[in-house]
Amino acid sequence: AAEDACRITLGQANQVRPKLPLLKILQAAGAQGETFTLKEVMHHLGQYIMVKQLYDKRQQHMVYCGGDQLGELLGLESFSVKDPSPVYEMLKRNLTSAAM
Ligand SMILES: C[C@@H](c1ccc(Cl)cc1)n1cnc(-c2ccccc2)c1-c1c(C(=O)NCCN2CCN(C3CCCCC3)CC2)[nH]c2cc(Cl)ccc12
Repeated sequence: AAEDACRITLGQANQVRPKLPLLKILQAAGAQGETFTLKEVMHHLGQYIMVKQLYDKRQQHMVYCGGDQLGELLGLESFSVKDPSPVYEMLKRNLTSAAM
């Protein structure tokens, strides 16, 4: 029905398409496919940090990404998860809208 078609379209509306360097990081964390919601991108990035043990075991809000592809994308050696702004800046540079 019309509202279903609308729902499907709206459902697609909030998909984003990571650029290749970011997509490779998400796939290393187990992501499937090429378009995601922002929430999924954040989840996979969190998994990536966990899997690659980039966070400090004692100060668990600190991420040391220097020498990792994530650090290349962020242009940072380290950051605190308490200040997401560098991550949002990186996503602005590395995500395109996947709207139809
Ligand atoms: C609020 C949220 C967040 C989300 C986005 C941002 Cl830009 C900052 C902060 N957050 C809070 N701590 C973390 C975190 C900390 C250390 C290691 C991994 C993740 C996260 C991040 C998540 C996530 O999806 N988080 C789910 C719950 N997390 C709690 C922390 N948990 C671990 C903490 C270290 C010890 C093991 C559990 C994992 C699940 N995704 C991220 C992606 C990046 Cl680029 C950076 C950080 C995170």
